[in-house]
Amino acid sequence: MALLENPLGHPEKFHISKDLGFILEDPLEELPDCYQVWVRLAKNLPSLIQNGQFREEVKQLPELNISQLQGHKEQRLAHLALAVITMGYVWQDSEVMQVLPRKIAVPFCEISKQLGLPPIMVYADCVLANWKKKDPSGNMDTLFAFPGGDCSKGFFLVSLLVEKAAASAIGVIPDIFEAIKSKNVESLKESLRTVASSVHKAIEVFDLVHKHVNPNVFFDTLRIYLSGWKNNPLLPNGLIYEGVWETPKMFCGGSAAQSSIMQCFDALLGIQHSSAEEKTSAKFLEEMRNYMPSSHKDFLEAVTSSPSVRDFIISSDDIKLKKDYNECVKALVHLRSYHLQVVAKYIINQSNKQDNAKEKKSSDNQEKGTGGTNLMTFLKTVRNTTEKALLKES
Ligand code: HEM
Ligand SMILES: N#Cc1ccc(NC(=O)NCc2cnc3scc(C#CC4CC4)n23)cc1
Repeated sequence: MALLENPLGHPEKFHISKDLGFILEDPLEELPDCYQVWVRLAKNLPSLIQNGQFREEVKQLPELNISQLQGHKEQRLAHLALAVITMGYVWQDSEVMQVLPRKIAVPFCEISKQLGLPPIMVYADCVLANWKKKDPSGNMDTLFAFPGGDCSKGFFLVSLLVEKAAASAIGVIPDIFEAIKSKNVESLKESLRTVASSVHKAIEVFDLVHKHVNPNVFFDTLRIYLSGWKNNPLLPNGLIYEGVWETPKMFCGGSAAQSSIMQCFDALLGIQHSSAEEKTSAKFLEEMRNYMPSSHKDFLEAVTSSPSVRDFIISSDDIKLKKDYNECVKALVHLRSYHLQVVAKYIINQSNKQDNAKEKKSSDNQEKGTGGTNLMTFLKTVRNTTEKALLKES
């Protein structure tokens, strides 16, 4: 609780920044020389996969120990580079690899342990740490990309911009807890208005996805590389991490349920996934916290275990305060509804288009989320749970 009194007073404790939220500030683009071979291989992934040399290059990697890696930013870049290499190695083509070679499995698992991350690509890798300023005017680029031209760059950078827009809410979190503590209703109202406006800014930025992500390329190419090896019939037992574990291990594919800022909004506003039909989505969201850097997971737990903002507002008789709270919830519902329309365009329509070419897809094998769940059910449940959090304003 002490940390929460001024959580952003200790940004280094949570690796959170006042204006970029959970985004890694100024990510490193290079590792110390001895590890640059990982960065170079990850950067060349699309062309090496195109000419069928990628897996061979992975097998030629030197065996490196991670003792020379210093500090959080080097660890994040190393995890990102090894994660990109791992996804490329496993999913490069229709012949799926069951074993990850020790030369990449051993360092990848060691770095994952240091960061509290799983040895698979996560949102904190390819969205939150995978960016650089291209030129002084602020144009951005990704550090690494997957096959499919600019699709992965568009997908990751649009998500990053949404995160950046929403991040302006993070700065008022300490003010919200201070206002609850000192029962300062006016200050609480002002902070809630900042939260609502940050979500509105995020919704505006969301629109860029239509301009920068091609639906066919996303569905036919990029989504394959984001896939995981838990509940995946292509790797029914999971992946063997050679030199680390004797038996194959299962890990979920990359998911934006690993986005800390969205889970932070839910925690802050007391949006709880608790009823029976919400159990599955609540369990998946909870599991995805283990796919966040440990410092971000700790921050979410600190917010979740703090005095409830929602309970304070429910017990208040200030109607304006309830309206300001509802504006935050309505904005989140709007964002999630818009996202559902995007998912329908980029996944459901694409999947149906392909099925029309083949026999009809029966309802029980609808598209699965990267967590193996039925993604539309999951997304609709999360959106509906958010809507149920609206307070009566009468
Ligand atoms: C082509 C565009 C997109 C597609 C096809 C897409 C698809 C999906 C799918 C299938 C899920 C279910 C869980 C999973 O498998 O990850 C999901 C979850 C999620 N996506 Fe996206 N998404 C897209 C763009 C975005 C963008 C730009 C954001 C902004 C950061 C975003 C934020 C989220 C969040 C926060 C979740 C977790 C569920 C929630 O909190 O509502 N998505 N998305
Ligand atoms: N068929 C099919 C099908 C297709 C896609 C998915 N899921 C999916 O792409 N999740 C990731 C995601 C969702 N929303 C957003 S914003 C940024 C990211 C990201 C990322 C990197 C991977 C960590 N994401 C499920 C099923």
